[in-house]
Amino acid sequence: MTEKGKVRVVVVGANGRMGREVVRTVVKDPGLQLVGAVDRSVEKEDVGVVLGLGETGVYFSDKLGETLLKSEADVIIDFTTPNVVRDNIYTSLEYGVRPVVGTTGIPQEDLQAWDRILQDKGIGGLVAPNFAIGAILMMKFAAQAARYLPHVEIIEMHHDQKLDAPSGTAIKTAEMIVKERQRMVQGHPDEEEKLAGARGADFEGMKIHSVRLPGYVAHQEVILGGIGQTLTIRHDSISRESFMPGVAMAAKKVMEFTGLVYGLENLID
Ligand SMILES: NC(=O)C1=CN([C@@H]2O[C@H](COP(=O)(O)OP(=O)(O)OC[C@H]3O[C@@H](n4cnc5c(N)ncnc54)[C@H](OP(=O)(O)O)[C@@H]3O)[C@@H](O)[C@H]2O)C=CC1
Ligand SMILES: O=C(O)C1=N[C@H](C(=O)O)C[C@H](O)C1
Repeated sequence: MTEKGKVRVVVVGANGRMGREVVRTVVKDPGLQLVGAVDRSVEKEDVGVVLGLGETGVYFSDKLGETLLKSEADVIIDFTTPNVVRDNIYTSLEYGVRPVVGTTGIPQEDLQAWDRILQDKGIGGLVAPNFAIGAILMMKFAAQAARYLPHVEIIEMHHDQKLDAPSGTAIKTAEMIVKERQRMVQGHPDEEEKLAGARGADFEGMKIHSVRLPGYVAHQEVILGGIGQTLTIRHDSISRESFMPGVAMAAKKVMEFTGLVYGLENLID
């Protein structure tokens, strides 16, 4: 049943680490209504019962298109995997449903293609590599600092079940820094890796290092260097709740604009 004034949400990847947290958030938020939950490994069970929230009347399905058709959703919130997110977004676009995407590892060409489709359809969409406000601030501060301290090493640390490396946040951080700092070569021009990968991944001269350990959630340090000094900017997500205010805000704000927004910072004053 439609609840007046609420944004109707289908969560995709609803049984994953993030998806479960998102379902809890949507169920609790007075401005949102959970109308569908899609995951490939669970079917026909009440989402609320599986998550210990009590009956919701919303059942897991493994069929996104069917769920969108039945539920008359306004928005999908996708936290799946880099290899399936593209199909999910095209399905949501086909049904005229706004995508809010946290899944990482999406190439720039896809973002551009989705923007064109969203513009044509006159609806909004959001892709945000990180929904935690502290991480957004870390990225913004790092970009600002790189104007003055242009040598940059990004170290991202995540749980060891993460599929993509480097993290979406590290890539977005590097993209934001590139817009601010002058192009430059870091380190000694003749430096040589004695073990492949020792200097990390290269992003326009910046280095990105990925650490994977079982105790981590999501953490990142940006170390900026200038003559005789370094500045370290660090953010820690110590639980997945850190992402939820950003996700809930995005699911509401996406109803208000047209085209694709890339990065939560663009929805925050
Ligand atoms: N933007 C942000 O702020 C954040 C982004 N992330 C990103 O979100 C993504 C998900 O992370 P996380 O929750 O830890 O990962 P999980 O592996 O825990 O969750 C992904 C879920 O998607 C399911 N899934 C796989 N294929 C499909 C499909 N075709 N249709 C529907 N569901 C499917 C998986 O099922 P199965 O287990 O059976 O494979 C799993 O339940 C990652 O890309 C991660 O980097 C994570 C945290 C914050
Ligand atoms: O996989 C994760 O956990 C996370 N993924 C995102 C990323 O790749 O940046 C966001 C956050 O770091 C958690």
